[in-house]
Amino acid sequence: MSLKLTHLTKTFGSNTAVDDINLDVPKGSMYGFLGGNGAGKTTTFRMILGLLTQTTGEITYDGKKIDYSMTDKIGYLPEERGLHPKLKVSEQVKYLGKLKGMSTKEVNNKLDYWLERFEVPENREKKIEKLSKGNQQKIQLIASIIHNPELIILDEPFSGLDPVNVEMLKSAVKELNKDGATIIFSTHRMEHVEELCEELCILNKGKQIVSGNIDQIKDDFGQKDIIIEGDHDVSFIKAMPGVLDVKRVRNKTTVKIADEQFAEPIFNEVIKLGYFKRFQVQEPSINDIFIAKVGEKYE
Ligand SMILES: Nc1ncnc2c1ncn2[C@@H]1O[C@H](COP(=O)(O)OP(=O)(O)OP(=O)(O)O)[C@@H](O)[C@H]1O
Repeated sequence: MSLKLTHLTKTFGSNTAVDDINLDVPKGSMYGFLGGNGAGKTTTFRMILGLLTQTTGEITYDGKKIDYSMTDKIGYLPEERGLHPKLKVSEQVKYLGKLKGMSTKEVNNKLDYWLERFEVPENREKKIEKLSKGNQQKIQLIASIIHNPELIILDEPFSGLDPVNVEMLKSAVKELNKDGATIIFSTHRMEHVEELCEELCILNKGKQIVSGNIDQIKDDFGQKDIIIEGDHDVSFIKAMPGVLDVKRVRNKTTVKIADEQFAEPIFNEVIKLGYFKRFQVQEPSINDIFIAKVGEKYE
């Protein structure tokens, strides 16, 4: 069972923010929503959470429409961070935990665990407004997962953080996923998706460009890169079958081929020239796929 979006569309006046999205988010997966500003990520999340009503289409979880009886199963880190600045960290998290039916002891245990994990136990009794932006984000994440939700939706969880904190939050997200939660997160950054996810959906101007299992998407795409490192002139490759592009920077040549079957004839020609340090066939990047499908570079 899973989260399923079927022909999901949302219009605001004449603007179609989300345009006929169809997705299956498998249980236990780490699912990345990739897209630039205004791609429709937040609008999609708000519809999943019932904060916005879709114009058309359907959303189901475990085969049922999402309603308020399921809110305890869902955790949400909103894009507009919503902590109360005047409350202490412990008060804020306790309040939210209690709303979800947790005992004070349960909240305290989990809060202590995560504060230690994020290396900020000293912030427990500090007012939220006194914390740095990165440390507020950690508390916001703790607040959204305190009740052990099975579906966790994180809107731009890594934005605005320094590299050390990005790594810390990434590792927390990985841990939650390993412990069984289904995680959907949005990001502008391709490398976050490449690193963390098995599944992805690329949104561009409200449209779903590509979605599903990343290995499968890369397989289906067909195109591969061959990296050739060595001193010989390999410019003849340009004229070989299946070659889409050849780029050379110093002694490293990148050859884009339409399918892996074109790699072997190239290999056979190249080795006739003698010694090479490297001949390697690589999977396409998400960026290559985006360019091929949208016709322009991902920003
Ligand atoms: N309440 C609203 N009223 C009118 N238009 C809206 C509303 N919410 C979103 N939109 C429009 O819908 C489109 C998608 O916005 P959305 O916030 O979902 O994108 P996003 O992918 O989350 O982008 P960002 O990374 O900038 O947050 C944009 O054109 C936005 O202006």
